[in-house]
Amino acid sequence: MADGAPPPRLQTRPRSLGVTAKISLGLVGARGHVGAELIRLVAAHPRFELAFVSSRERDGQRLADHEPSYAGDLRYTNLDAEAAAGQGADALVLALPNAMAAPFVAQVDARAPATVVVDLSADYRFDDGWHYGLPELTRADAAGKRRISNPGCYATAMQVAIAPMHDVLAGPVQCFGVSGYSGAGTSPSDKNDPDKLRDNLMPYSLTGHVHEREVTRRLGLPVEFMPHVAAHFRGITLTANLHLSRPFDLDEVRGRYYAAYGAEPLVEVTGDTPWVSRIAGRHHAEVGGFTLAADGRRLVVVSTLDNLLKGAATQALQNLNLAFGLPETMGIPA
Ligand SMILES: NC(=O)C1=CN([C@@H]2O[C@H](COP(=O)(O)OP(=O)(O)OC[C@H]3O[C@@H](n4cnc5c(N)ncnc54)[C@H](OP(=O)(O)O)[C@@H]3O)[C@@H](O)[C@H]2O)C=CC1
Ligand SMILES: CC(=O)N[C@@H](CCC(=O)OP(=O)(O)O)C(=O)O
Repeated sequence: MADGAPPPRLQTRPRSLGVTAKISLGLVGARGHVGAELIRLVAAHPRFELAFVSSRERDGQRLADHEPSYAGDLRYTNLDAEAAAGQGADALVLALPNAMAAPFVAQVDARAPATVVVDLSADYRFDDGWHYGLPELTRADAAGKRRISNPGCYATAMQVAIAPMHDVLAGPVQCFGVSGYSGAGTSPSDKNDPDKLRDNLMPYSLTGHVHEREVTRRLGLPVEFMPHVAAHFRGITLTANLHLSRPFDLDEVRGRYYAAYGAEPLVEVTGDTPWVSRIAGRHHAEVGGFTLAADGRRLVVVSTLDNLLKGAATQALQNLNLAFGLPETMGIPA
């Protein structure tokens, strides 16, 4: 999918920001798992500052009482779309459940079109007018984009695993994914119920998951995705089965992954098979475990990432840094 240019009404330039001036961010969905990770990242960032954090449930409560990493006086506030767009923040980050972003985007378009919007949900990932921000694969198109859709967590892991072999695939890619239950958000469901997950692995959405459609669209080839949720809190293991158009040996496979990611600070190619227990709380993705079938024409690749970080908040921060012309990894811990 080509990243379309923003529509003409969005061409207004952001207000001029000095070299060291703070850049203000408003966050809607601030109570959630992803919102909380973003607050921690922004609290420690040298250039961004929180202008507001919106939550219905915590309206009026002190942010510092919930997020000790934040030292200021801000309180949660319950802002509707019009009020959020009217705050004059340089960027608006939407960390709401799916299907809720549109009113916020409409209000920003109408009232403050120069505001940078980063949406964490799936709502604009299929919209050619929005930039799809998976920087390791799309940063060449990032300059000047002010409507940015953050990829899905599994979708990031799948694309990291598949992209280096994209030109030699002979058919659909099968992906088996296992997520920690923080992936299911905070609204109670079987998928985030620790009692139901104990000693269990829960398959769900076994065809047609939004991330299956997302990756199929982004890579332009069919991906067959089978997600599961497990008893751990955070982190994804994604095992991809790639049918190849010619035989490969392992050196050539590894060479492709090192060529793609060797210089990437947030994607690590590993000799060993990545383990989810080693990625929880880390900001990068890992890819490795390269295993070829005897005929060299079937490759299995494993990627891991923390769904709340590289799968969501860290990637959003990469996208925000790029949108404001800052170094892409500014404020992202090693
Ligand atoms: N969890 C993950 O691993 C990942 C999540 N995402 C996406 O990021 C977004 C946020 O996910 P996550 O943090 O897990 O979700 P949570 O369920 O943890 O949080 C949702 C947030 O949205 C607010 N909210 C819920 N319903 C409404 C509503 N009707 N109107 C206004 N605000 C509402 C909640 O606060 P309050 O009720 O107080 O208003 C809360 O702050 C989702 O779109 C998700 O798909 C993307 C990648 C990974
Ligand atoms: C375990 C679990 O339920 N995971 C979520 C992850 C999706 C997500 O959060 O991403 P979106 O932004 O695309 O909704 C799911 O499969 O729906």
